[in-house]
Amino acid sequence: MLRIGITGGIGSGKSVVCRLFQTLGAPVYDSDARAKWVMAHDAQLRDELTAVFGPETFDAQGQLNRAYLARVAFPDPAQLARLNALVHPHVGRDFAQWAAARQAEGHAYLLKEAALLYESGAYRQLDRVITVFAPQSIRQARVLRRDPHRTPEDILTIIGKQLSEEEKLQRADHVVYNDDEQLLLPQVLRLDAEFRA
Ligand SMILES: CC(C)(COP(=O)(O)OP(=O)(O)OC[C@H]1O[C@@H](n2cnc3c(N)ncnc32)[C@H](O)[C@@H]1O)[C@@H](O)C(=O)NCCC(=O)NCCS
Ligand SMILES: Nc1ncnc2c1ncn2[C@@H]1O[C@H](COP(=O)(O)OP(=O)(O)OP(=O)(O)O)[C@@H](O)[C@H]1O
Repeated sequence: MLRIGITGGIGSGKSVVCRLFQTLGAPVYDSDARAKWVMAHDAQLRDELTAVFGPETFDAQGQLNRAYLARVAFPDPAQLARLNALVHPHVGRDFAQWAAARQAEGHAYLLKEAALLYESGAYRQLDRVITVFAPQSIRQARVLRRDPHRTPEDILTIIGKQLSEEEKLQRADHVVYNDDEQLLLPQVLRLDAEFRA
């Protein structure tokens, strides 16, 4: 079973591309969603996050206060590095367990979706990486539409914390262009056939 990573900058369209692979039967691990699940449910990690970022990290119902954490972590490299160092090892272990269960089901390949595959070192758990590419102006416009609470400055701050698109393109084994010019489905169908061959 091939383990394929799928990455791309904020708003590049990773989730949209993953939905297409999912409709073709591929299992998809959503690192963002799993990271948030683990942060809310792993007791030791919750304690560590509270110790580093303060009691505001979780609300009265025990839910992760995402807006607060985004506000304190994204603009501050030291705080973001601490958050990453706490969360990423959990996601790595969670993914390994999930992937083992998918392997037992006999899939030809699976996908791991993550904005930070290279930055977190997660690519080492994978056989190949797809980068989803879109120009920055399109990504910013998409995120402003999707996340009305984020300002253009917030988005630039996040972009500044991610590996450049040039480097991701250079390191990728495959590229999906989601630039409003090339159609997505034929690109996904081609890759799906290649991974099943
Ligand atoms: C800080 C948090 C709570 C903010 O949550 P919020 O719902 O506002 O944003 P969301 O998770 O949708 O992130 C928005 C986009 O920012 C980018 N992003 C997320 N985490 C990071 C990070 N650590 N470094 C750089 N970019 C990031 C991604 O492109 C992401 O899709 C959340 O991003 C988080 O917990 N991040 C740390 C865990 C992590 O690294 N997740 C990403 C892959 S494992
Ligand atoms: N080809 C497209 N045409 C129109 N809208 C698109 C296209 N691709 C993505 N979008 C929209 O742009 C937004 C960003 O896409 P998506 O959430 O898939 O990006 P992402 O790479 O997963 O982003 P993030 O890193 O922020 O999680 C979404 O609202 C999505 O519906």
